[in-house]
Amino acid sequence: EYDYIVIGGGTAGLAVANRLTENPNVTVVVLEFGQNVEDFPEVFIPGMIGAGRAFTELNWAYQTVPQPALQSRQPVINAGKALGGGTIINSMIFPRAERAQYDSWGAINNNDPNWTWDNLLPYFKKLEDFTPPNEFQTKVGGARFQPQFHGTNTNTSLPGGGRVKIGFPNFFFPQSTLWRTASGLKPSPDLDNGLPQGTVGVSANSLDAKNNTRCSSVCGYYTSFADRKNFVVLTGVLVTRILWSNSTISPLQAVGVEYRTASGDVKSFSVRKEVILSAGAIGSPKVLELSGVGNATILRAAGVEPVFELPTVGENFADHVHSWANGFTNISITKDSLLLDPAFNQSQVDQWFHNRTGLYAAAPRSLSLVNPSNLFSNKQQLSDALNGARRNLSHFAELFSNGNKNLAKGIEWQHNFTLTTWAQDSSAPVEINYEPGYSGPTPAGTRPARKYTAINAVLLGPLSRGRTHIASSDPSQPPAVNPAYYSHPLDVLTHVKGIQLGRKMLRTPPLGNIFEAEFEPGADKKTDADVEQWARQVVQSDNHVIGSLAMMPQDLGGVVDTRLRVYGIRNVRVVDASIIPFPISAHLESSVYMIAERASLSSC
Ligand SMILES: Cc1cc2nc3c(=O)[nH]c(=O)nc-3n(C[C@H](O)[C@H](O)[C@H](O)COP(=O)(O)OP(=O)(O)OC[C@H]3O[C@@H](n4cnc5c(N)ncnc54)[C@H](O)[C@@H]3O)c2cc1C
Repeated sequence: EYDYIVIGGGTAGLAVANRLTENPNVTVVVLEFGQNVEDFPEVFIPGMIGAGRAFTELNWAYQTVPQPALQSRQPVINAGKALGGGTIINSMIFPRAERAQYDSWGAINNNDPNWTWDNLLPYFKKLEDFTPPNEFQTKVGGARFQPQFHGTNTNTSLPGGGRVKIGFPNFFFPQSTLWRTASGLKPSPDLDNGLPQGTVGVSANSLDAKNNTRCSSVCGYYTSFADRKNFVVLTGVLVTRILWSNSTISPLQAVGVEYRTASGDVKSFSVRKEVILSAGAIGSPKVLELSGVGNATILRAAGVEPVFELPTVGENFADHVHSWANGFTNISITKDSLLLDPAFNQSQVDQWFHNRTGLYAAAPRSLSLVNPSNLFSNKQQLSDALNGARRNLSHFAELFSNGNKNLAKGIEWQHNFTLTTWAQDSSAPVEINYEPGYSGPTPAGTRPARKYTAINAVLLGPLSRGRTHIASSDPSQPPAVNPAYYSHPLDVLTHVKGIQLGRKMLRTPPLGNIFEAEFEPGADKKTDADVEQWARQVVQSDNHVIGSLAMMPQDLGGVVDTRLRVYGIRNVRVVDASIIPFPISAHLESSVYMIAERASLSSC
C-alpha cells in the first residue's frame, strides 16, 4: 500500500514522484514499463540523439491509423518506453511557448488565475538547474539568456532546488551561425522569456553543461534520490488498469492499481491517497479506458465493461507535424561527415569520450519562430485563409469533436483563440529550425552520399484534432491512434508556406553561400501546390502529442479540472502532456515538467 501510485515513470511521472517524496512521511511507488537505460551511449551522448529511438526497447513507436489527408500513410509517433519516457529519446531542445498561450489555459478554464504565464513562471524556474552560457557559447554559439527567467539548483522562489540540468553544449557548427543571420528575424534575448514568436535564437538543451551529457528526468529527478526509502520505482511492469471501490458509488474512488510483470504475473498495489496517471498522451487515456472510464460505446466495442461514462477521454488529440527542405553544401564539415567517413566518426567518438568536445557534443538548437506575416508574403492570401477558417469554425469544430457537443464548443474556443492571435500576427504557427546535415524523409543508402544543409519546418499550430482509443481489452495491444494530420485546410496551407520559407532561407546569403543545389523537395517542386503534394507524401510526426485528457471545463469537453482531477473521480489525477488543452508553439518537455512541478503542490 502506498500513499500515491504514479502510473508511468516518464517525464512528468518521475518529476511528480520526486517532489511528493520530499516529504519523508509520504510514500510513492512509480510503475514503469521500460527499464533504466541511463548507461546507453545513445541516450547520454548529445550528438547521438536520434539513435536511441531506433531501439524497440526504448520506443513505443505508435503507428497511426491510415491518414486520409496523407494518402492513407500511417506515420509513426515516437514515445519514450523507458524510465525517463520522452526525455530518454528526445532531441533535448528546451524552449518554452508564448505567454499568451499559457494565459489561454487559464482563460479557457473560466479564467482560472493559476494557469497564467505569470503564475506558472515560478514552476518553470523551479524545475531548472540552469548553467548560463559562457563566453564561447555566447560569442561563437550565439547563446543568449535573461537571468530573471531561469532557476538554479539553489536559487528558486519556491521551496526545493531546481532539478533538471539545462545548458548549452560546447560545440557549434559554424553554418548554424550563418543561419541565424539568414532568417531575417530579430534575435531573441532568450527563447524562454514567453515572447519567442517572431524571433530567431539558440535554445538551451536539457543537458548537463559540466560534462556535456543529456539530462533526462532520470538524471534530474531520480538518480540522486534513489535512496529515499519512500520513493519506490518498479521498472519492467505494465499497468493494466486502475481498481475501483464500489463502482455504483459516486464519485468513483480508486483503491489500487493492477499491473503485469515481465513474467506475466498479475499483481496490484493499494492506494491510500491518490493515483497519478503519467503514462503520456497516448498511454494515459489507454489506461483510463482499460479501467472502464471513457465513452461506453468505444469501450464495449473494445471488450471493456464501462464503469464510468466520460465521453471525451482520448478525444481532442493533437500533434505537431514535421517536414523539411534540404540541399547539398560545399562546407567541409556537417553531421553527414560522421556517416560518410568512418575514421572521422571514430575520431569524434574518441574525442567525446576523451574531453567531451567535438561533433558528438552538439545538440540541435537553432530555432526561428515565424509569425503569419513571415510566412505569407501575400497579405490578401493570409486574410482570405483566416476568414475562410472563421466562416467554417463550427463546421470543423463539430467534425473534430466525434459527435460530442461540449467538445465541439471547446474546439471552437481553441480555434477562435488561435485564429485571433494569427490575425494579430502575435503567434508563431511554424518553427523553422536549422540542421547542419541531412534532415529529410530519405534514408541513408537511398539518398546521394553527400553533405547537406537542411531545415526542419514544424507546424506548431495545427487546427486538426483527432483521437486515440483502445481497440482491444488486451493491455499489451497498442491503441488506435488517429492524429487526423492535415484534416484542416489551414494546416496544409500554413505548413506549405513554412516549407517554402525554409527553402528560401537556405538560399539566402550568408547561409546561401554554402548552398549548392536543392535535393528536397526538389527543383521540380516549384509552386505551393507542388510542395503540398510532396508534403502529403512525406510529412511525419514531430512526436509532440497532447490534449487527449484535456484540462478544460466539462461543458467544453474537458476530462480534468484545473487541479488535474479527472471529472467524477475522487482521487485520480492526470499529470502529463495529455492535459495540455491545445497545441502550443514550442517543443513540450519544459512545459510538461512545469505541469508536474505545479501538480506536486499539495494545494494544487
Ligand atoms: C523522439 C522524440 C523527440 C522529441 N524531441 C523533443 C525536444 O527536442 N524537445 C522537447 O521539448 N520535447 C521533445 N519531445 C517531446 C517530449 O519529450 C514529450 O512531449 C514529453 O517527454 C512527454 O512527457 P509525458 O510525461 O507526457 O510522457 P512520457 O515522457 O512519454 O512518459 C510516459 C511514460 O509512461 C510509460 N508508460 C506508458 N504506458 C504505461 C503502462 N501501461 N504501464 C507502465 N508504464 C507505462 C512510458 O513507458 C513512459 O515512460 C520529443 C519526443 C520524442 C518521442
